[in-house]
Amino acid sequence: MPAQTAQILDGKALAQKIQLQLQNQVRSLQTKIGRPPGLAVLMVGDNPASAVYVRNKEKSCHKVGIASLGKHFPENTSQAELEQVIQQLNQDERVDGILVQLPLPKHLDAVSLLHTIAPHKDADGLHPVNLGHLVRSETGLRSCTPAGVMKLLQEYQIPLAGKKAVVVGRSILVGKPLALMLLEENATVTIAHSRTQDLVGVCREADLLIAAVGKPQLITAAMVKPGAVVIDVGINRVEDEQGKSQLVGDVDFEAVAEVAQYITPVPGGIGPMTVAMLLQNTVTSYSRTFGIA
Ligand SMILES: Nc1nc2c(c(=O)[nH]1)N[C@@H](CN(C=O)c1ccc(C(=O)N[C@@H](CCC(=O)O)C(=O)O)cc1)CN2
Repeated sequence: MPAQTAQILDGKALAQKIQLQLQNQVRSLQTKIGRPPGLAVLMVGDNPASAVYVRNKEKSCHKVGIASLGKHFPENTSQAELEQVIQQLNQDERVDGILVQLPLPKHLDAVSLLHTIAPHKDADGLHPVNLGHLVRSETGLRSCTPAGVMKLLQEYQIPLAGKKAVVVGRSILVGKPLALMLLEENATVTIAHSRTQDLVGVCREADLLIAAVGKPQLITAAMVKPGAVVIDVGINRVEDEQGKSQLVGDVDFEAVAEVAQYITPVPGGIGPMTVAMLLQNTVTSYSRTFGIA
C-alpha cells in the first residue's frame, strides 16, 4: 500500500502573505503618521545562528517598510550597559518595538533585561505585563512563535475546540504561552516535559501535537495518533552522514508524515511565522501609539 502523506502546513507561504498585507498597511499608515514603524533588535556576542536570524529580521523589516535599528554588542557587554540602551530605546519616539535576541551570553540576566523593555514596545511579547495579559485573555503583545503557530492553524481552519492538544516543552518562549493560547481556543491542553511519565502514551492521545523542545527528531511515528495535526517548533542544526550541516526539527518528518493528517516542515514552517508575527507586533504597537488600532 502507498504511504499516506500528511498535508503540509506551509508557514513560509503564509508568512509571505502576511508580510505583503503588512507592507500595504504600513504604506497607508505612514502617510497619516509621517514616519515608518521602527524595530530595534539587540544582539550580544557572535552566536552564528542568532546572527542569521537577526539578519533575516532586518531583511524582512526592510521588505515591509519597517525601519530596523540593529544594535550589535560585543560578548563582554555588561548588564548595566544593555539596560541603559534599552531605557534609551524606551524613550526613543522612532522606536515602536524592541527585542533582545536570545540566547544571551551566560553572564547576562535575560529575564531582567526583558523586564526593562517598556511593555508597549515589547515586540517579542515576553515582558511579564504582556504574559499577564495573555493569562487573562486581554489585549497585549503576544509572543511571536506561539502566535505564529495559532495563525497557521487558523489559516488552515484546523478546529481546536474540544480537541486534545499536547505541547511538548514548557519554555517561557514557546511552551507556556502556546498552552494558554490553545486553551483560549477551548482545546484541552496538556504540557509534557522532561519529567513526564510515558511521554509516548501522552503524545499518542493528542489530536494536536506540538513539539517545542529543541531535540532533533524526538517525536517518532510511534508517538503520533493516526490523523493527528503535528506542529514542529524545533530548529536544530545537525550534521548529515557526509558531515554537511542540516536543519531539522523535533519531529521525524518523513516517518510522521505517513501517520499525521497535517504537518509543518522545518525549514519553512514555524520559523518564518515567528518573524511574520514579530513584524505584526511592531506594526500593532506603532498603530496603538497613534490610536489607530
Ligand atoms: N528574542 C527572541 N529570540 C529568539 C526567538 C524569538 O522568538 N525571540 N526565537 C528563536 C530564533 N528565531 C527568532 O529569533 C528564529 C528562528 C528561526 C527562524 C526561521 O525562519 N528559520 C527558518 C530557517 C532559517 C535557517 O536557515 O537557519 C525556517 O525555519 O524556515 C526565524 C526566527 C531563538 N531566539
